[in-house]
Amino acid sequence: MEIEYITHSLDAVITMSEHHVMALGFFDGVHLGHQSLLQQAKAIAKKEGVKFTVMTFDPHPHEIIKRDTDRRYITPLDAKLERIAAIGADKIFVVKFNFSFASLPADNFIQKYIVGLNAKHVVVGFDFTFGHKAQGDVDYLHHFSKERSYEVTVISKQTRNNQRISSTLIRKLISEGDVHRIPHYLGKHYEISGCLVESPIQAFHIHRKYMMPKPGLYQVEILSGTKTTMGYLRCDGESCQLSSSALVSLKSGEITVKFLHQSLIQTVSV
Ligand SMILES: Cc1cc2nc3c(=O)[nH]c(=O)nc-3n(C[C@H](O)[C@H](O)[C@H](O)COP(=O)(O)O)c2cc1C
Ligand SMILES: Nc1ncnc2c1ncn2[C@@H]1O[C@H](COP(=O)(O)OP(=O)(O)OP(=O)(O)O)[C@@H](O)[C@H]1O
Repeated sequence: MEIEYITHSLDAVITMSEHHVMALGFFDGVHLGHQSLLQQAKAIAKKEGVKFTVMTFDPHPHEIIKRDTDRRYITPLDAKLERIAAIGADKIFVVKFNFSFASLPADNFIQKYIVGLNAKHVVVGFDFTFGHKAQGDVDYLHHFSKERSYEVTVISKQTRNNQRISSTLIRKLISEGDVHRIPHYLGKHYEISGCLVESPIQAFHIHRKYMMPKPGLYQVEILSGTKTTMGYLRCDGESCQLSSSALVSLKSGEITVKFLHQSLIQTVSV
């Protein structure tokens, strides 16, 4: 699996020598709707005997356009790339989302980033938008497909419990502390990664780009290397503390914490 980081400039030539099938989107969380889209793109690539690629963006367009510079993610970039790679992408293009890229008209995006990159088939969701002021949509992609020799597959709206699966819905569940409902839409529990450090006191430092759930006490599963430990995590806005019973059995280093549900008991030693 290859990752190519692209910083947009008008004169830079970007290309890929072989034809490929490319899925497009931001994909925060790589939720079940995204997974369905990515699996379908992978199946088309297999059928056509070409590589399966994904184009995503970083940071989120709102960090630039709405100046939401402290935006938190369900999956910060590394975690997102890991999940896309696990689905089987051969290559991921990560385009830096900056003002210069945001100003690129939809037509020029098609020319430079689809035709120029040799993507012969693009796979997008029903509500995908692109180009300056988000003026390009699936109809626009279809409109140019014949003359510019690419195919378009549009994935229909994926729903669960009569609700459209979306990053926005999952973000809402995280911020309201409804973490037990997340697997219905994300396909797994919400998890955050960080580092357990020993000094000056044992503490869990979380990767700062993760969204933190509503303040409260959560029952969690902690993955440290190959070891899994059950415990409690008290979240307090920016900081989190693991229960002392969990800490005694963990060594310092990288850990991943899976949020199972909010705890009914409130008195746990942390
Ligand atoms: C070349 C390009 C320019 C864009 N310019 C804007 C913009 O001016 N305003 C905006 O709100 N979003 C802009 N976007 C973001 C898209 O509307 C959209 O959020 C992004 O392509 C990811 O699609 P998705 O949200 O469907 O995953 C742009 C996207 C691309 C690819
Ligand atoms: N439920 C869904 N069904 C089908 N396609 C989807 C679904 N959710 C997202 N997609 C598609 O996946 C790609 C990435 O979408 P995006 O990152 O905007 O996800 P999202 O869940 O819609 O995010 P947000 O809630 O922040 O708008 C786009 O092509 C989009 O159309």
